[in-house]
Amino acid sequence: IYHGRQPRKGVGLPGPPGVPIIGNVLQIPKDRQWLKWAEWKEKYGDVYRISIFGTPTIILSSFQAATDLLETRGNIYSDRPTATMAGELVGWSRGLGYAQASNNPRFRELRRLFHQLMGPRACADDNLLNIQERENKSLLRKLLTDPENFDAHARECTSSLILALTYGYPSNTGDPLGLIKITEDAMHGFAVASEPGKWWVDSVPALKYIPSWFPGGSFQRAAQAMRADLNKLFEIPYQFVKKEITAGRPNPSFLLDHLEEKNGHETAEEEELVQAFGAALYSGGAETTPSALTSFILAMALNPQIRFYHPGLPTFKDRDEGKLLYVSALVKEVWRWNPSVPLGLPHVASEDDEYRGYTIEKGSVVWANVWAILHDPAVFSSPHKFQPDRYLGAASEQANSVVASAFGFGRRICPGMHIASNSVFIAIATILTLFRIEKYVDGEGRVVEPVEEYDGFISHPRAFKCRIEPRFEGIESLLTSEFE
Ligand code: HEM
Repeated sequence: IYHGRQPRKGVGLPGPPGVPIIGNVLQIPKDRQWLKWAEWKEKYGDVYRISIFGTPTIILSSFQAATDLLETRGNIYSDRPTATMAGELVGWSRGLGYAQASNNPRFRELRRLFHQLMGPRACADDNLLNIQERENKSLLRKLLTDPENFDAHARECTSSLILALTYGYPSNTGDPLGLIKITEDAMHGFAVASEPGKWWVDSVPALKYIPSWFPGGSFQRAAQAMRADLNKLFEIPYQFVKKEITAGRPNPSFLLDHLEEKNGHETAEEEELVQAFGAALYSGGAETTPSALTSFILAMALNPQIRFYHPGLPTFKDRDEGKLLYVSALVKEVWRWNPSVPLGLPHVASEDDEYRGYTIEKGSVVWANVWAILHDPAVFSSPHKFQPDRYLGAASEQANSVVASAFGFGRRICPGMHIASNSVFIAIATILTLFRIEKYVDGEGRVVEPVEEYDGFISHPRAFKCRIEPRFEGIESLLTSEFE
C-alpha cells in the first residue's frame, strides 16, 4: 500500500508533478479519468495528490483508504465542492447531490425524505415491491415487442418508476403530460452541466458574473436553458398531484402522503423542498439504473455461458425466501464490472486532517476511485472478467463487502442504493428467465462482437447490438395475465 515509502509526518502526499497554475489538468483525459487515475495508483500509491487549478485533489484508490477517510472520519469529509455551473447557475444545488452537509438542515431533511421513501425499510415494503414488479413487467413487455431498443426501455422504465412512486403518475396511460420528456430534458442538462472540465466557470467561479451577451458568456445562455428545464421538473409533476387531489382521484404516492400530512398548511419553503426532493430523485436515479441494466445486457451478450433457470416468473418473495442467490451475485457483479459512477462523487475536507503521516489540507477535494477499488486484483481476481461466483462460497466475504463501494461512502453514500438494487435484481431475474441474450448476427449471418466501450461520467456502455429473444412461446400472455 505504501509502495515502500515510509510516511513522514506533516508532509504533502506524493503525486504526479504538474505545471504552475493549472496543476495536472492537462494530464487528465476528458473521458474515463478513472483509468488514468488507476495508472497513477501504481506509481504513487493508493492515496496520492494531484492539483486542479490550484485545488489540492486527493485520489483514494483502495477500499481501506476510502473507508478510513470517508466513513470513519465521515464528519470531516461529507461536504461537496461548490459546483458553479450545475449547482449554482443551473440550480441543482437545491437538490441533494450538490448540497453541503455541514450545518445544513436542508441536507438532513432531504436525506430524511430519501430514507422515508426508499430507505431499507421502505424498500422491503410490499406496496413498493409490488410497484417495482409492475414497472418491471412493463420493461419485459417492451423487450418482447421491441428488443432492439433495450437501452431506451431501461431509461423509460426507470423514469416511470420514479414518477409512479413519487407522484402516483400512471405509466400505462401513455404519459399524457409528457413528464418523461420533461425529466429527460432536465436530466440531460444535469449531465451536461456536471461534466468535469467542460465549464471554465467551475474552475474560475468569478466568471459567473459575466453576462450572457458578453463574449465568452454563452455558458450563461446554456445555464438559463437548463435552469428552465429544471424548473419544469420542479413544478409540473407537483401541480399534477395537486390537481388530482382537487379532482378527487389521486393515486397513492409519496407526494400525496406528504400533502395529506400537511393538510393544506404547507409553507412556500416546504413546497420548494419537496419539489427539490423530486428532482433529486432523478438526478441520482435517471442515469445510473439504466446504465447498470445496459451493462448487464452487455455482460450477457459477452458471456453466453451464464444461464439461469427458475420455474415461473421470479418475484421478490422468491428472493426473500433465499431462492435466487445466483441472481444476487449477478447483480453485485454488474455493480463491480462497470460501476455506474466510477469516481463516485467528490467529497471535500472541511478541516485539516492527517492520514498516514501526510497532511490533507482543509478544502482539499477527495475522490474515491470506485472503479479502481472494484478492479483491485488483490480483492477481485481477474478483475476484468465478469464472474458472479466470486460472491458465492466460503472465500467471498471480502468481495461481498468491497462491492458496496459502487454506492460510495460515509454520510454521502447513495440514498437510492436499496431501490436501485431492487430494480436491477428483479430485471435481471426476470429477463434471464424469459429471454436469451446473444450476440447480434448481421444479414449475412456473421456474428457481430459487441464492443466493450463506455461513455460518460455516469459510465454507460456505448450503443451496441445484441439479440434478445424469448426463451419459449406464450411469454406475452404470461406477462399480460400476470400484469392484469
Ligand atoms: C446503479 C445504481 C446506482 C449507483 C451505482 C449509484 C451510485 C452512487 C454514488 C457512487 C454516489 C456518491 C456517493 C458518495 O458521495 O460517496 C451516489 C449518490 C447519490 N445517489 Fe446514487 N446510485 C445509484 C442509483 C441511485 C438511485 C436509483 C437514486 C435515486 C432514486 C440515487 C440517488 C442518489 C443521490 C441523491 C445521491 C447524492 C447523495 C448525497 O450527496 O448525499 N442513486 N450514488
